[in-house]
Amino acid sequence: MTAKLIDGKALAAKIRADMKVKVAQLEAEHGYRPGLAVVLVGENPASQVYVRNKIKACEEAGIRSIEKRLPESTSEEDLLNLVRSLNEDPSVDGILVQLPLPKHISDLKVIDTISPDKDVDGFHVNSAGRLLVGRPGFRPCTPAGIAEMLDSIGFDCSGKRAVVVGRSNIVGKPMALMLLERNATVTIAHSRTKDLPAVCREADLLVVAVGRAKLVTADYVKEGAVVIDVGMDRDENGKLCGDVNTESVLEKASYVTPVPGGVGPMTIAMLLTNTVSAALGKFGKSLN
Ligand SMILES: Nc1nc(=O)c2c([nH]1)NC[C@@H]1CN(c3ccc(C(=O)N[C@@H](CCC(=O)O)C(=O)O)cc3)C=[N+]21
Repeated sequence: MTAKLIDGKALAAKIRADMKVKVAQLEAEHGYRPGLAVVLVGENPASQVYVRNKIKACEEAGIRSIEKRLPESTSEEDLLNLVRSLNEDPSVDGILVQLPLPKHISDLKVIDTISPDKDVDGFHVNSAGRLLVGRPGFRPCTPAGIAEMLDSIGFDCSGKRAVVVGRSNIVGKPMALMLLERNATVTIAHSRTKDLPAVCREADLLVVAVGRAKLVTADYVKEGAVVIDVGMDRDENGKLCGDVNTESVLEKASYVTPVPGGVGPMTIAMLLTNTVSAALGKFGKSLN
């Protein structure tokens, strides 16, 4: 089989255009525009690029962005106080604190301080708990974007074998729960898994989020499987690549997501979706 690529960039553009319509409707009906606060501490160059892309995506959709840049030397208490003031600000619907934070600041404390109603990253323990018990709430953007990609190819999870490689709180674990919610039979594999290729070969759907460049080759893939690559790695030449050796997997899979242009743009699209959803919630409305 020769796999098709799932064009995350195109699907993300469509979702962003849909959000632009929702934002315009909200503004027409209530004279209100959603606002997203984006907080960046320090000068990490990768974070600066990501934050710029998020702000640009917001503005194109008509979402106001409230950008807060703080120096690397910012104290934890000052950052917590900024988050508290954004929690209180009625013009802020969503709060995103870009990770990683400087080492002297606890990610956990910062995330815990974000109001669960404004937790558009879906990282708060309240959002995680809601996902665990199947209640509505903000879903983390990367797994939510992957769910949209699966819908776009008409992949029905029900009864399928899904293997998620990686157990992070922001991708692997929530992805596994979202696939379970969609009635897949889910396995979470990780660095201690014995015979990882054999476990992966069981999968009708393989989601890889481990941060190891080109780890997954054709040997890990069942004929006709759907392979989702969440990696943002660098290959031996310093070029951006994923956790999947795309070229190798193409001959066996039915669908593969590319890097770049796959899951990454979808993550940003879902951030906008969560922000619009937070703003609609204020008016007792919801998406669709
Ligand atoms: N609070 C918080 N929320 C996040 O969602 C968050 C974060 N912190 N910290 C960093 C990670 C990383 N992340 C990416 C989003 C989009 C692309 C993306 O669009 N990538 C492009 C390529 C970009 C490039 O060329 O480097 C693509 O895959 O096509 C990548 C990475 C969100 N993160």
